[in-house]
Amino acid sequence: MNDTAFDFDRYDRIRPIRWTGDALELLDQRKLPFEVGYVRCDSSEAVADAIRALTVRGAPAIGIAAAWGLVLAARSVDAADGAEAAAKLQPAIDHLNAARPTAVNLAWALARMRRVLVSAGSDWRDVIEAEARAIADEDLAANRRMGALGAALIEPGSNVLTHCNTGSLATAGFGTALGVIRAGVAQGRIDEVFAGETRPWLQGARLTVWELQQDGIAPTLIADAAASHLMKSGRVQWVVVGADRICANGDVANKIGTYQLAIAARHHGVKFMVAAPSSTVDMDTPSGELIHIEERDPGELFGIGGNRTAADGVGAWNPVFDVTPHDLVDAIVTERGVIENPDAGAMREAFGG
Ligand SMILES: CSC[C@@H](O)[C@@H](O)C(=O)COP(=O)(O)O
Repeated sequence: MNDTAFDFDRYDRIRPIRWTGDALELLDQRKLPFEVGYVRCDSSEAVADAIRALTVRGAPAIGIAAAWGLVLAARSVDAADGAEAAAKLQPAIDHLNAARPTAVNLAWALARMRRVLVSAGSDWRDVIEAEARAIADEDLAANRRMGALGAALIEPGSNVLTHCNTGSLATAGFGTALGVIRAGVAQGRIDEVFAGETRPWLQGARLTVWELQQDGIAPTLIADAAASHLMKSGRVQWVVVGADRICANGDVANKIGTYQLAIAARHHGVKFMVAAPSSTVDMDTPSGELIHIEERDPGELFGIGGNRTAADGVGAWNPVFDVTPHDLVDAIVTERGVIENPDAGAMREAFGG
């Protein structure tokens, strides 16, 4: 697949993040698939709240939203140059950065914004606005490239299982793992797409299924608990997932449940692919046990769609990410290329450090 041969407009119409010039509009992912509407954010605090509440979610998307959040924060800052502005904007940077801990794209985007800001002159407002736009544009381009690279690994006639939502909704557009799947379907390599529900927030059932339907792709929804049974049946050849942070040794943090998919995949001879932009690679974190795993409100486990399903008074533990050790990963796909059987040496070769 190359960019001219692929009809991106047909397969890639959803945009979760819109910059209007004076506000940030976020497609409200708490309400999908039954309500398709945008929330308007006029301040960096509103953007941080939206990231925390999962109005906008997915590793690349929260980095992009935070970059625009900083542009909004800049509206109330008076500074002669970028260095002065950076000092005054530090509390906003810290506040945005604290919204979610696991996806490194958030810290990465804010660090990148800060870096250009400190060396900017009196035009620092234009500089950070251009940088936020560049972060979004580069993410879209990276996803399209990953789609081509990842799909090429999949034998024609394969079926795939994916987890969480890694599509346009989770990125600037096209998606990471879902971009690979979009490209694989378009090329006739993938026949059937299975999507796990992804409890408790149901990113798979609510978002991935809806998103694929927009493209005319008919996914098959499964309960998360059906994944091993599906693999044992021989009906899937690849598990394709995204990532929230990829460590220097190739360990991968992603949505809770990914680790058990990787274990089951290895047991059943199913291949396991991680697709993520290089902005998700964190060469400063040596291995997965050093990643801060976000734990969310246990209340997310007590019911579905506002209807209580668990008895009153029960306790719950709600970690929302897990770490897949690198030796369970067959391929990491970034826009820079494919790393097969990732480990510290292969990661160093690809990303330096
Ligand atoms: C391109 S998205 C990759 C990951 O961010 C995705 O798999 C995921 O785990 C998202 O988690 P979420 O809690 O919905 O933000």
